Amino acid sequence: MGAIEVAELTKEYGSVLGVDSISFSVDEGEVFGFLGPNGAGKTTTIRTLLGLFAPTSGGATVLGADVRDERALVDAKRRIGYLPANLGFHEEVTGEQVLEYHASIKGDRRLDDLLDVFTPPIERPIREYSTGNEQMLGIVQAFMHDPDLVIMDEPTSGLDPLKQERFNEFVRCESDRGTTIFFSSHVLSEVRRVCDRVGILRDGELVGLEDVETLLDQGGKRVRVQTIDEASEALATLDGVVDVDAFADGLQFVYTGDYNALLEALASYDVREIEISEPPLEDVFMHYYGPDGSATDDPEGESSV
Ligand SMILES: Nc1ncnc2c1ncn2[C@@H]1O[C@H](COP(=O)(O)OP(=O)(O)OP(=O)(O)O)[C@@H](O)[C@H]1O
Repeated sequence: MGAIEVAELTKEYGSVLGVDSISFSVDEGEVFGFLGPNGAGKTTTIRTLLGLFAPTSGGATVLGADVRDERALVDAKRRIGYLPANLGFHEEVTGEQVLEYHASIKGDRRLDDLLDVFTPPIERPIREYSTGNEQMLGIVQAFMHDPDLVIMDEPTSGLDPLKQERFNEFVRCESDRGTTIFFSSHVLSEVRRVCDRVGILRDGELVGLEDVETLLDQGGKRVRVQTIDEASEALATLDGVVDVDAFADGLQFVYTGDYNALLEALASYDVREIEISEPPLEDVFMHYYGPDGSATDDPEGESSV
């Protein structure tokens, strides 16, 4: 059984659909990214996994505990860390007091180590904290009892790029220690570096469930060629060439076809310079979300769950 199992989970808020019959599982030790635009249903899923919302239908287990079974969930939560989207710390208490409170409930097996990595000013009251400091305190409290599973809602929001990088490294190390990590994100580039797999949510539906490498493969390669006009025109019509941008001495496009065909086409022209790179994940995700956020469904026909 996976660390998280979600089966046809639906959550309705009156007439508003939060998530619609989503199913996926997260393996033990896996780093799983849960992606989607605003209002896609990420927080709804996370809060349901923690028993904070009851599913309307379908269900889920975390570390084997049914999220509808309060007693089983309380036991499982001793081995789960949670970073909510809104931390809600009291303004008047110090970071140290926040951590003491959490330690009294769930223990503090590795607090000192964590405070070496993340460095919130724990002697100061929360009202003096920057957003990033508050987020670091939240991350420390989520990991301080050395949980087997950590669920985080937008963990890098508010962190500066250096802290984000530190967080990414930390997550990879945690995964190497066997901790399962599930987190939601808008920061697509961090997913590439950190996650083993991603679920892509849109309008409450899971529209993609992929390992990151597959996701990038499906996105093709970005090719930038400097060559004569005639070649540019011919290349633009080659099978597998999409998103073409012409510029003065060549063109840039995304190539999703057979590499031999591209090389053959290029070989007959005078190529002055060529650059082949991974397209930005944002472009890859456009295949799922669509340019206006109202995505196309599974364009490759092979990514649905
Ligand atoms: N308490 C609530 N009452 C009514 N509707 C809600 C409630 N919470 C969420 N929703 C709706 O459910 C849908 C999913 O919202 P959710 O907060 O889960 O999305 P999200 O992916 O976490 O978005 P964001 O990235 O903006 O945090 C949205 O349409 C939202 O308006």
